[in-house]
Amino acid sequence: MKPALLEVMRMNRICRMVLATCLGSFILVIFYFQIMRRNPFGVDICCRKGSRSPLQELYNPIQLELSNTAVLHQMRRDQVTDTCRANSATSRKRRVLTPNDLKHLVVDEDHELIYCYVPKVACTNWKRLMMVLSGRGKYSDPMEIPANEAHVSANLKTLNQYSIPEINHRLKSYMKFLFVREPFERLVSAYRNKFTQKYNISFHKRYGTKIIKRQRKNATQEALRKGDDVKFEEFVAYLIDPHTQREEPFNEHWQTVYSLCHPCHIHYDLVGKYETLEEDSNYVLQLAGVGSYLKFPTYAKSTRTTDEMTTEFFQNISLEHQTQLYEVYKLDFLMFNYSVPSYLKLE
Ligand SMILES: Nc1ncnc2c1ncn2[C@@H]1O[C@H](COP(=O)(O)OS(=O)(=O)O)[C@@H](OP(=O)(O)O)[C@H]1O
Repeated sequence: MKPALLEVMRMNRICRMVLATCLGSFILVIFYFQIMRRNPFGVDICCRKGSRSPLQELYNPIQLELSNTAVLHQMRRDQVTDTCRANSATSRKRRVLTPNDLKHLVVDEDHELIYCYVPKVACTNWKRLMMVLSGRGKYSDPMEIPANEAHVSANLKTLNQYSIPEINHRLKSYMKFLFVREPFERLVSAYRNKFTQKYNISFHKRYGTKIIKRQRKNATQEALRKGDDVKFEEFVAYLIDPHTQREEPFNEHWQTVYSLCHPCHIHYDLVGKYETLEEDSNYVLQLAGVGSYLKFPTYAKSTRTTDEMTTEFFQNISLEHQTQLYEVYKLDFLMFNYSVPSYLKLE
């Protein structure tokens, strides 16, 4: 072979090697950025590290400074237990839970957590966190998950999807927690969101039309058809009307925590409160062993329902209706240690 031909072949081989190296590096760089985008801190959110479960962390804290928090949570658990005991002594209703009652209990197997979600108590953000925790690296930043995706039931596993022995095992060994809010503030939050926002058409159609038909004398045809201008007084009248719950259970946005999470049947290890939402949420994350890199999303919304706003909404509610409404939500008030609101004039 001529030396010139050999030289050309050598150059060809070198070119191919350089090209292959460039292509390989390019693929590696893309791969690296994909991983970094999903998990910028390079932390493995997948599975719990170490041998201590959240339950062990909660009941036997290693760090001494946690003991004050532990005492606070013990008091909240005792309050639930005492209220349940007092209620069972006076109530004739006694029943066993079925898997159907466990639809609100979201399970994270990797960190051994069960979260009972209560709508209007920042459950969207907690569902986002549960997706990060149970997503095995699929998500890292909760706020990158759109709110509507957090509410797609297929994106989270709930306790009713397991067999009875699996349910019992998880109820026994996982850390069970929920978040609660002052019941009437939660109700005003639900009313404002579902009945005063133009875009919530499905709620107007499904509930608004029914409420107006039942509660408004001389309603216009348009109001009966659209159901989009329900007044707070009408909403309250609907909630205290005995027909309402006889017809079908309350919608989850105004259903009591007692009925959604069954705190007298399920022993919750941790009761978080909306009033200390970020602190309590970050405590849960710390117990789950992810607190150093996963935080509860902070919030700057200025239109949040406040105590003052709730007081205003209740000003137009009659004494009789206030008393009847308190009866509907009484167990939630007592169980989670919310005092009778000062604006309430009970009969
Ligand atoms: N981080 C943080 N801090 C304080 N408040 C927060 C936070 N995240 C959500 N929220 C408030 O929670 C209310 C919405 O709750 P949900 O997500 O459960 O609503 S829903 O069930 O999905 O409709 C809604 O309350 P209102 O604004 O009073 O209606 C949100 O403002």
